[in-house]
Amino acid sequence: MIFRLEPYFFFKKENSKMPNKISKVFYGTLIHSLSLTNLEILQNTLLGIDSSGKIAFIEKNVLDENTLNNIISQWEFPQQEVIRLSKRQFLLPGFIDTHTHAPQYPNAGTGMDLPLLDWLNKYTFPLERSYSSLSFAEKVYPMLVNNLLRSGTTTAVYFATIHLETSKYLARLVKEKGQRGFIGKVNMDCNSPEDYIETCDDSVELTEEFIKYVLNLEKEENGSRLVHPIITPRFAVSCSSQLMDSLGLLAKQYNMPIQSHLSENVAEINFISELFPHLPDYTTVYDHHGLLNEKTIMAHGVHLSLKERKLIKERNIGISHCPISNFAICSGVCNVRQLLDEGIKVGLGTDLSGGYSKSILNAIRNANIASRVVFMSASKANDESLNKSFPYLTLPELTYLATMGGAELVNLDKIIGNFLIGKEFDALLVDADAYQSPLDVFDDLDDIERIFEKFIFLGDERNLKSVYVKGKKVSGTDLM
Ligand SMILES: O=c1[nH]c(=O)c2nc[nH]c2[nH]1
Ligand SMILES: [Zn+2]
Repeated sequence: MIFRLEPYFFFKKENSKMPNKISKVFYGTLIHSLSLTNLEILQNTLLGIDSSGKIAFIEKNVLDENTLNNIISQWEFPQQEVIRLSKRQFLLPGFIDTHTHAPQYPNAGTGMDLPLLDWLNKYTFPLERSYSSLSFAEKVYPMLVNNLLRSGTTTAVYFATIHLETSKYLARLVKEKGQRGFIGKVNMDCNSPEDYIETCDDSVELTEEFIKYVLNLEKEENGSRLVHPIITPRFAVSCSSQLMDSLGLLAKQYNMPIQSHLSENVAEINFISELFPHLPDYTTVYDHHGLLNEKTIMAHGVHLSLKERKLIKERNIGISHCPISNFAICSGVCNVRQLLDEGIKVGLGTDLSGGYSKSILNAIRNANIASRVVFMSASKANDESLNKSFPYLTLPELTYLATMGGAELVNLDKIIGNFLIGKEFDALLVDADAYQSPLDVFDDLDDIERIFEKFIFLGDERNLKSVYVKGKKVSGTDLM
């Protein structure tokens, strides 16, 4: 009897009971974070992905064709199908944007002349209001999701707006495009414009409907889904105590993640003290309403006191560091080194459109600058708390924040964030030699470490030949 294997699906010989179909194999360089300080660069490595999108094997130091062929034949994968990376190409885990506002995309690159509260009133709320119209959302959201994928964002944590239908549409779209995403219908029932506000009851009811809708979009496979709902009180300024209490209860009932904004801007913090005079600080306001747990992501955390940071650590919430936004609307500079030293989870966010760039590469660069600004101001002030041995964020740390750090914030660190066997393959195939590449490589000077560093500081989407989510190619320069 002759068996014909389905194209692209092959079985490992010795494990016939539990067929482990291999759908893709790469041979070349892998770069990923094992810890904040340990950036591993594996050259001459074979990485195989199974048909469920998980990493099935990693074979290091495959130095000759014979060894390569032996390994490949064990997995019954045709040698000619192996994707061989050039010396100027490598695989990197996909970027995780832990905080972005999908509806604000049309404003990206504009309106940087006002601080937060004025900026919200003048530019942001009027635009967000437009998403009561599905046809408006249909013009913006597909462009945004395509652009984020093209920039290498394989997972995004989105704020939508207060509108149920267009928030549902965003969730459907993220699923259709194959991105991993957390989508939040925004909650706002006070201190907001008359034509962009909801009642507390509506807000809670629509949020519950939204959660059920998103949970039903996709059946969970082995505990893993691509699209998740996330509870999204905009910030404590625009949510009543009653609303925050109810959202805290919903989060418990559905075991949901939560996202909001915390301690971004001094005027905002002062307003919070006026609104909640009986509570000692901004972080405690959220804690008091049951909104802080290990699945909570708070954007910014620029001006936190030691007491607040202790509470954050205790509740194990994550901080989404959004340096472009912090610079662009002059909110302040977050001391990420301090957060990391204190054991607080940190990821990166673009915070469109407070942040003008959709690219996590730009967030990495701005996080680097922000950490240098903190260092230079502290040195000037002779600040004792300065960590002298590692003053500003290093390349391994920045890479970690953009990948594994983000995975920790979204509680998917066992599933994505780096290349370990059994994890899902969310990855970027980076090509330093791409057409019109913004970086130049010099063979005599540039080893793979330098090429990687050049990509982080000079590269862009032109260098992203392929973008994969759960083993499936979803974007990249050679998709078209
Ligand atoms: O950067 C921000 N963008 C927003 O849309 C927002 N809303 C509350 N606080 C905010 N901060
Ligand atoms: Zn934000």
